[in-house]
Amino acid sequence: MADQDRNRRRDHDHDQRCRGGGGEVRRNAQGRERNRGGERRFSSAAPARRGRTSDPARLAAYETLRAVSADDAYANLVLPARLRRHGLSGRDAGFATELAYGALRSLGTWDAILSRCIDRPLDAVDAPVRDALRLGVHQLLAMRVPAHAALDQTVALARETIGAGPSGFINAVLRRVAERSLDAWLDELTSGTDETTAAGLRYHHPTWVVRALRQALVAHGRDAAELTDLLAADNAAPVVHLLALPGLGDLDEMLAAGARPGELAAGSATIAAGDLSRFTGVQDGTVRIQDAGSQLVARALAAAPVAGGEGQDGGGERWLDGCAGPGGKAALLAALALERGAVVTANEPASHRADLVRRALAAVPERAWRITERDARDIGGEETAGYDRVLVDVPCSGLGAFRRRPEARWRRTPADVARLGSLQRDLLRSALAATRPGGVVAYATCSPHVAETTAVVDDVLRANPGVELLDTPAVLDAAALVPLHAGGAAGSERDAPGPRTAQLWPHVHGTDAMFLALLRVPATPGGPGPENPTPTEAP
Ligand SMILES: C[S@@+](CC[C@H](N)C(=O)[O-])C[C@H]1O[C@@H](n2cnc3c(N)ncnc32)[C@H](O)[C@@H]1O
Repeated sequence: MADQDRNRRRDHDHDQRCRGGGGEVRRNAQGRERNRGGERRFSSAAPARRGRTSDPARLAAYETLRAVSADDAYANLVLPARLRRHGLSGRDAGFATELAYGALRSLGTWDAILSRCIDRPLDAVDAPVRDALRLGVHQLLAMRVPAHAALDQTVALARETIGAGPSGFINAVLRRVAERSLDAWLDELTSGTDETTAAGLRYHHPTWVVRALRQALVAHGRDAAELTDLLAADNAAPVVHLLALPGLGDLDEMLAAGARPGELAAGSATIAAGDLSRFTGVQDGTVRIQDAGSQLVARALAAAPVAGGEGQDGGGERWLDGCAGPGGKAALLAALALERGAVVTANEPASHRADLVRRALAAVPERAWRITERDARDIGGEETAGYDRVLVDVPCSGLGAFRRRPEARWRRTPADVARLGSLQRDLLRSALAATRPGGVVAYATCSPHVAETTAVVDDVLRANPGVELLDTPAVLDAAALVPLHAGGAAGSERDAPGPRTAQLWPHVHGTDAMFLALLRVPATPGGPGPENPTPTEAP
């Protein structure tokens, strides 16, 4: 945007804030508007006579919702650009973020409420009007914005972006929404529904996801009663995790600026969200933003016990990251490989994502890595037994990373999980074939869904009886700074033999719900395994 335009926009924003464009916008320290008149007071002016210009924070949130619903955009990529375009920072940026992310996260519940306030199917309402209504509901029921401000500002927003036509409709619908509190709406919506549907409405998750997460908790050795904690954790803004690439970066400047040393992974820290590009380590790529769960997956593969091989302590080893884009784990693996005299092949078939891998690896000297752009399903055949350690962090539904992608839960469908299953199995099979006798494969997903985790591992193990499933929780614990109980609940239940796969959880570990299985190829060349299946191997 030209400077002139930007200045004009700023003047306009300032003007808005001083005069009030159909409702004065004054925010408290949390970015919420100050309640200057009772909670449920409405403007006495008819919608058509109220302000025509909207609050820029709401405009940024609205544009984000429109980009997500009209263009399938990712909110976490769109919103920062909109904040910049509207010159928003501080409390206004915080308000816009809470409004956009919150409305997207809660979409299913807000739509259910809106459906009760409209006498035709919500789908029949024009999409731009629907998005404006969603923002209105979020302000009314989840942000404690005074009702008159939520209504006036939503009407002003619609007038500016859509036109005057739907003002009366939006005003009438939001007045009906404002007649009840969130609790009263939830009681009405959940009355007579089953427990799963009710949990989905109360915690803003599709029913099929609630069912899948409950099943995943139990399958991974935890208590189904943890479900609501897990659903609530999905709705909390994630803490930002930093990683200093071992041997290359340090966290001193971040710690001096208030970051706290990470409790789970070596060389990590947590920091409040904000502009991290001010740190030189972030600028030069030696400090990276990476969820601690992802850090631990890479560290566990590097620490896993391989059998045989030539190098000492990893020296001379060949490592493969089969699905590397955008390069988060590849960067950590490359830094670890550099320290140990190993070399990582970071493979990513999508060329724009391979470019991201190249950027992620730029801070690591090139002798520790190379990049290829192949379909990893072919690598097992092309480079049979070519690697000591192989990571396949497979494409998955992302059910474990909902905290970061507010719209993702409403986009995913059970069909995605079914569709990905055969690709995930093929990638794991190819990874095993690419691994030398005694070498280790790490199969990882950012989803705890049973169909993408244990079912894939069980199927492939059944077809390769010589392959050993290592005690993954034990390896992960050894790679972490504290015991993780990633094979199940802490305490006495852990004394019983737990799962040999590991599952991290947002509500327990404060990480994404990463799944990890470490599989070791038989050490005896010619023994049973991916290269030499036994006669009992399933077809
Ligand atoms: C979950 S992401 C990997 C994340 C990455 N390991 C990281 O930590 O940044 C999965 C990646 O697999 C890639 N992919 C999809 N199909 C593939 C295939 N057939 N072979 C290899 N990679 C594939 C996707 O493009 C995507 O970049």
